[in-house]
Amino acid sequence: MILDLDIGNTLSKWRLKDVVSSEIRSRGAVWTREEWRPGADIPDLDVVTAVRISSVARRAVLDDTVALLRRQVGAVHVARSSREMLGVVNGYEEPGRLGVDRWMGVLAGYQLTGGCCSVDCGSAVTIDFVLPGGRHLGGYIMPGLRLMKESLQLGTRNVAIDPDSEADELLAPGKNTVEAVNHGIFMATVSAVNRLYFEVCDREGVSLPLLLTGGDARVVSRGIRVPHALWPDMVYAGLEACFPLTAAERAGRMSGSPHVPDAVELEKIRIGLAFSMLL
Ligand SMILES: Nc1ncnc2c1ncn2[C@@H]1O[C@H](COP(=O)(O)OP(=O)(O)O)[C@@H](O)[C@H]1O
Ligand SMILES: CC(C)(COP(=O)(O)O)[C@@H](O)C(=O)NCCC(=O)O
Ligand SMILES: [K+]
Repeated sequence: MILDLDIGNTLSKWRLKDVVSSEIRSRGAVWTREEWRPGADIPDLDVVTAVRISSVARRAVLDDTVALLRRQVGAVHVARSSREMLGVVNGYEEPGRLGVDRWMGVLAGYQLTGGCCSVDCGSAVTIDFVLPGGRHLGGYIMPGLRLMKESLQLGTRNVAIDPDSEADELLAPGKNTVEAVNHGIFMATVSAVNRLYFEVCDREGVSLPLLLTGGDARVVSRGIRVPHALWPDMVYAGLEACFPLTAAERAGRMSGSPHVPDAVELEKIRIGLAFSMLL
């Protein structure tokens, strides 16, 4: 069994993947701040033959995790951001400083679409662009929905936005603090994503498919104005592409990859941008 680990600032997500069938056998998540202890929602390491890790947590968290796993598992692969990988050239001046979860998302997105906008809605919301041909432009980092809410300190942190609410409801003026905050942070996030998508596509003269991942992807998806796809396993897919271990992975298949949405005509993007600039 392969253990894939995606250690974010809030949650450490894991999944077990069958080496032979390439099927996902189980999944879970633990708070990144807490130590891994028996009884918590962690995988059984006895069945694990290889581990792949993407981590943006503090260095000590990664070091402790790797030390623990190396004692029990032969092969431990740790992903790093690099200058060039799988046909993509990293847009950062110092490529190693790009968050490795962003790099994994960009690599997976590029493998699937040949050029895209990848958005990761976790503790932070990150928006990255990679053009056809493989040039990564760099991207944007904003506080995620939960961080924005917590920073207001209005006691609304435990009331999450229902991911099934319609965008129209979420755009309405809030009638109480919880609603006002939830609708405000929703608007802040989706307006920024829509606007940056329009801006960059216009500037580069290309219409790109948009891919969304992360704990808040479903909510954010409600307010995205262009065709897009949700890909919960996008970071894991980057690990699969960087360290292919199963037959399917070696053949270039990434698990859970969504149907790629048809990109909108560039002309429509430009009209959308002109319209948003009038407001
Ligand atoms: N059941 C949940 N538990 C925790 N966070 C959740 C849950 N559902 C949605 N979220 C949101 O997802 C975010 C965590 O998403 P995730 O992509 O795992 O972040 P990170 O990679 O930064 O750890 C939280 O900040 C919160 O806004
Ligand atoms: C921007 C991030 C904090 C996002 O992390 P996440 O929300 O997924 O926990 C992470 O990708 C990171 O630490 N990046 C390093 C800085 C950079 O990408 O420029
Ligand atoms: K993120």
